[in-house]
Amino acid sequence: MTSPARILIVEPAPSLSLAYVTALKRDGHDLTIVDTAAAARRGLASGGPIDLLLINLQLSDGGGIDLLRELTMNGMAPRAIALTAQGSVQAAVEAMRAGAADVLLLPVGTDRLRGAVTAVLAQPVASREAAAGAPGKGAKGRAAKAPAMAEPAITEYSFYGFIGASPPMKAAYRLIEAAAPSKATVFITGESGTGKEVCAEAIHRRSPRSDGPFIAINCAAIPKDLMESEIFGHVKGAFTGASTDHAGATLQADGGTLFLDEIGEMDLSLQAKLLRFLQTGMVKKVGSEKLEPVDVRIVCATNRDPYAEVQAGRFREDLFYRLQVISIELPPLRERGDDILLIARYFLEKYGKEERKAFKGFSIEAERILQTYAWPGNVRQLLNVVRNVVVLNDGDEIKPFMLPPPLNKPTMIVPPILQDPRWAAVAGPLASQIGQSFPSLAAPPTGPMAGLGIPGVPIAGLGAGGGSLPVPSPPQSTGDVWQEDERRIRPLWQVEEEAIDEAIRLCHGNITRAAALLEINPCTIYRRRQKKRPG
Ligand SMILES: Nc1ncnc2c1ncn2[C@@H]1O[C@H](COP(=O)(O)OP(=O)(O)OP(=O)(O)O)[C@@H](O)[C@H]1O
Repeated sequence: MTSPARILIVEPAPSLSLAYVTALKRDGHDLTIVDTAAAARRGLASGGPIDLLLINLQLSDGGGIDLLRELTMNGMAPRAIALTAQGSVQAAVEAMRAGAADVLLLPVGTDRLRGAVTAVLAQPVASREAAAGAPGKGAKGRAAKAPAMAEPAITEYSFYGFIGASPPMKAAYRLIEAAAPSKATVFITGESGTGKEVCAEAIHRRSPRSDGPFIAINCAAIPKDLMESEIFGHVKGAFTGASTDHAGATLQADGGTLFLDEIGEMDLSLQAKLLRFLQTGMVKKVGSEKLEPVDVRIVCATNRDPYAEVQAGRFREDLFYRLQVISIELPPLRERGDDILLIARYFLEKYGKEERKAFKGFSIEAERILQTYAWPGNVRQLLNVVRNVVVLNDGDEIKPFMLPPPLNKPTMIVPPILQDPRWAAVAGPLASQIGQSFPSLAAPPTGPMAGLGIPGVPIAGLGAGGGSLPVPSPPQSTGDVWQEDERRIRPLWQVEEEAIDEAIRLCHGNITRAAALLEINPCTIYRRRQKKRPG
């Protein structure tokens, strides 16, 4: 329970201000309500600073973000919560950058509003320098952490431990940059091996807390009955085997960042304790009644679908919304285009040096395999493949036969049939059938016939000797129907659009697979679909 505070509410809708008042009056706060930015400035000029600003960003006289920035940065409203009906990450990030400690999506429930107000009022007021993202010493004056990499933090192709310059990764870097200066919690999602821990560390290293500790806890790796003590600590004698006091990850991360990986593995009772900690900023060790204040930024991650986990009742909804103030979704490696080769080449050089091997690069065929494989294990799998190849082989150039299974197995020969919509109806069902039995279908066409579009092209992987795809002859011109023939010629862009749409349909919406069969980069499909979108 926090002590009553002076709260200025800037809300243009009378029904919403009434709802806030009803919710917050219960805690005895002193509330002032205005409905425009101009009225907020006037009120503060005559009444002096307040403890908390509760501001709807959609104001009738505009400038909700500007007002937020102005009042938080000049100390008139040292803490702020923004309310917005616009549920985009962009809006949340913008509000955080302008100084909001939390962003609530409208409509907001009474408990959620009261919880957020209590939590924000319990937070120490950030210094102006920290809010502005200036580098400085950690809150506890800890020794500076040695940088994790010797290389510069940002180059054209890398960003704080990430290698990659593809559009989806650049979008992730922008989000990290925007989120880093704030103390807001960050929720990272992405398949296993996409770099969620790299992302958490990048947020820490880019933040004003970078001199403080970065503590990572993998909730999946800790036995359930020890998890509470690992996160919140314990006192001597709290349970059998607790022979000394233990600080726990939260206290160890004081002044820095606590990364909770695989947060979905936490059981529901511990989730409730984590929520209480996030709301109060106070830690209670196992076996102790004492509440200890800590200053920690929480970043968490999961490779499960958090919405499905909430739906299934395995993840508390209130905790999820409290944690995902800012969410970052890391794309799977197969959607990062040329990043695959950038990462492969970078690690080939690194591992080559470590293993004293002379490799200079990959052959064109090997690169094509790397680029079209589906990478279910993402960057982690790519790193393992490169390490495997370097350790087990010698030479100048990595060739396809050096790659470990399943990359060294030609799973099929793909005729360019899907590129012609007249033939796609024949090729499609067979291709998708092969795709189902060979998930690593994304292997590129190989062999002498590949890419020639010859009727009866052999399909490897369909039993001994391969199968044979009967292909109808293309329409013939008879010479006396020039006009008729010309009418059948359609613009190339249209043929391509249709081929892409058809391939996506036949691949049941799997763009990566469609791109592999079309022998184009998935980014090309995304770009063209973006262009097609109205507006
Ligand atoms: N873009 C990248 N560039 C270079 N290395 C990367 C990149 N992404 C990930 N890695 C490396 O790949 C490995 C896996 O990354 P990380 O552990 O961060 O993945 P994760 O998403 O947290 O996986 P999991 O869900 O299984 O915990 C690490 O060795 C990491 O350093």
